[in-house]
Amino acid sequence: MTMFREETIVALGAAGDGIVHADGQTLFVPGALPGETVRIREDGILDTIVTPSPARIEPICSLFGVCGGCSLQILRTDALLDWKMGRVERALRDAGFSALPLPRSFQTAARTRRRVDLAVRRVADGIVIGLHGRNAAPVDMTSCDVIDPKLFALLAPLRDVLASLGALTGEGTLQINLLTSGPDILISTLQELSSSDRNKLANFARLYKIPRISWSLDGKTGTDETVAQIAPVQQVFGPLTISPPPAVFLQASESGERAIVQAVMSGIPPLNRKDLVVELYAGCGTLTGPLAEKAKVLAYEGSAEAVKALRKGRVGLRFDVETRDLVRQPVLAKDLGAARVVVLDPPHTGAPRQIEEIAAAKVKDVVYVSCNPAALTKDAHRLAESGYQVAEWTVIDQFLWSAEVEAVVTFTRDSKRLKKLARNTEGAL
Ligand SMILES: C[S@@+](CC[C@H](N)C(=O)[O-])C[C@H]1O[C@@H](n2cnc3c(N)ncnc32)[C@H](O)[C@@H]1O
Repeated sequence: MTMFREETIVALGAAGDGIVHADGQTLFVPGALPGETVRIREDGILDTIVTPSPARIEPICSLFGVCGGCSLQILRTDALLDWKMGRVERALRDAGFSALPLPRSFQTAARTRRRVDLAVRRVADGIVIGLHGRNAAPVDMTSCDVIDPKLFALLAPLRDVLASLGALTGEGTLQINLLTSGPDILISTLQELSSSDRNKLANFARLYKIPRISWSLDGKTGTDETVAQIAPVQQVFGPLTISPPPAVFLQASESGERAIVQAVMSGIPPLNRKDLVVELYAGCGTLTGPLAEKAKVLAYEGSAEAVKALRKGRVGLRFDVETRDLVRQPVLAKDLGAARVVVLDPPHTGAPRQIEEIAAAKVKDVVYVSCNPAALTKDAHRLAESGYQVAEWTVIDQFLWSAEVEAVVTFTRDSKRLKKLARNTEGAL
């Protein structure tokens, strides 16, 4: 017999699940919100909401709870942003920063996501395209309030063309980046494409005006090949125009990208054209172009393909870029010493080895773009130990209705800036 119990949700965990503390145990309850009294099964599965939170709303998507995305669509978006801001604040406090200036924040609108990574599956009556499930088969994305309508409109014709491919025998993947030049599609299948498959994809590109369709075998990196290219593939980052490789890292939405760039540019101190900015984890140049308008930039990035694209696009801009694995071979303190400011935008794992070198170099200002509060805490702790203070912080919610949160934090050890900060933070958080 299933046993139930009534509990109160005390907080949301990092994955967006409600937290219950009971009998010395912590349970994570998906679908429950802080302050709610809920009836749950012994294993934490939600049965009934007894007292709903005032911040609870009806999810707008017809696939809510089924497709695996947008688990926080039950929370008012202002409350969602407050929760995300609280997570970043906690990350900074846990790192050792007790005085924080007031934050800025930005939240994207619905239907603005320009980058999707989807699972594809052949089923008896056609093709399913949906999110990669946590141990579950993808659910067909017949509705979506997150992705850009231009991307959503492509899914129906993509189902048809994918169904016609001999190479798609079981499962595959589909990555689409909505670039300045239009959708850039990378399809991966378990089998090699036949010449008939290639023709079908080329016709699809012409019919739907897709500048480029690429393909890879079984998602293996380095096996991408262009199957169809009907127009130049371009992405504009401020003054920089590049031709990126398929499925390159791109900020999730254009407005999110703008908010991140704006926060980074606000964080850097006044620079003259002789100053050096060292940029780490540069990707294809989201920040490099805008930074190169202010000073000379030396950028590092692990993906050789991204670096190639960035180099090709640097016409008239003052930056150099080097391919470097910053975990295995971080840029050393002695080479960072000449930088007026270091800007870093590491992946989810943060920058554990690189941050040691930054802290040791004692660069005056460090602008850190984070996509993971836990990694931010660890890296920021190292900067706190080294005498930095938080000069500015901006929280960016560009993954609406998910638990993901990004932040741009400016750390400083510049005495003039610290003095100004001391005056401005009186009465702040
Ligand atoms: C969050 S993205 C940021 C990219 C860029 N700043 C942007 O906004 O588009 C992180 C970047 O770090 C790169 N990266 C991941 N691991 C790396 C490593 N070990 N060494 C150097 N770069 C790495 C990825 O290729 C990716 O371009």
